[in-house]
Amino acid sequence: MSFRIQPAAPARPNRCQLFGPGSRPAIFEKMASSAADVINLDLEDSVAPDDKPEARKNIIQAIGDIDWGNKYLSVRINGLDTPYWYRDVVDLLELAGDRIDQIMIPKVGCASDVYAVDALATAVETAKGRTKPISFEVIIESAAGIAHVEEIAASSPRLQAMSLGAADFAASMGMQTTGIGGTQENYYMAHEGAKHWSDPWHWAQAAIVAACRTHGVLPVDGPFGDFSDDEGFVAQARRSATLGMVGKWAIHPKQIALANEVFTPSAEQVQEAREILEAMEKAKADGAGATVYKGRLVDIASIKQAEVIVRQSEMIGG
Ligand SMILES: CC(C)(COP(=O)(O)OP(=O)(O)OC[C@H]1O[C@@H](n2cnc3c(N)ncnc32)[C@H](O)[C@@H]1OP(=O)(O)O)[C@@H](O)C(=O)NCCC(=O)NCCSC(=O)C[C@H](O)C(=O)O
Ligand SMILES: [Mg+2]
Repeated sequence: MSFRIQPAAPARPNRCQLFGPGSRPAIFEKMASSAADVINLDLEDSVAPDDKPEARKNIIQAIGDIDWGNKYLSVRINGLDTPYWYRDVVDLLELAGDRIDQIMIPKVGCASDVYAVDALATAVETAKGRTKPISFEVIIESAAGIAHVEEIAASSPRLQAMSLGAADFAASMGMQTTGIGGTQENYYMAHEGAKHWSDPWHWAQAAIVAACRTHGVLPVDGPFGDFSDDEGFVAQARRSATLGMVGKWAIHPKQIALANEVFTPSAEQVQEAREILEAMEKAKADGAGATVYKGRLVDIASIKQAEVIVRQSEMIGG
């Protein structure tokens, strides 16, 4: 272990982030009564430019009026390259009351983007005497974002989560696809006449997980566009969970249960983790640093691996 101890990420469930356009208030109650851990009301790309002011009003009213239960409530503001973002921040913090938990900043390309929003949020909070500091989440969805991912992860104590936004990311990288996440038909290796598909999102996800874990931020997988393809969604989510991500976006309600299932450790996984911890307790009592569990080596590192699964389970009440 480095002399610098790895900071813990926020201890709250973030298995599914459900999105809905701010210009579609009819679905807000349905979002609130869903099984998603996090709600993302959107002011950015799902809202047409002419509808931005109305969407802002809808969201501000709904934050106060709707019972959001114990959901973590986040609003995606517009990008810093638009004329909308400052009004989003000012109005949300001046008018929306205390129920809002988080602002999502899209298309972050460098730490200064977060700094700018932090400075504005801090000024409004101070002027208005807000006692609950707003937290931030960011989307990595550009070449610049992934190139600067570590400085972004370290950019602000407000930062709690970071997502990969596959659609804008693909466009920014010049990737030859219109798919949002998932298997890409042309990303394969050929061997002895057979195609073996690979995962073009993997390297960016791994970079995000490493940056987040270094700085105590939750790494999250973003949207999967084809909401008719449950199998594809689950496969992508399982890869993300295996890499260390804690959850995934849902852009349609049918994706919520899928995400919750993948990012909740199964009873078998939890039992095995607990058995490994017990085996290592016994090894420790016997003066050993390693032992055999189900025919395989477990050692002190296995304790930490098992603890990840037990902690995830305990956090969601398992
Ligand atoms: C994708 C949708 C436009 C589909 O909406 P709709 O046609 O209404 O779907 P259904 O008829 O299948 O809906 C069935 C019922 O579910 C309700 N519904 C629909 N969507 C939601 C929702 N998001 N939350 C809660 N409830 C929802 C319908 O009202 C129906 O209810 P009922 O009639 O009572 O049965 C729509 O799902 C949608 O707008 N999704 C969110 C789109 C969005 O927010 N996109 C932004 C995030 S993705 C992104 O930005 C890309 C990223 O930045 C990147 O770069 O990668
Ligand atoms: Mg985007």
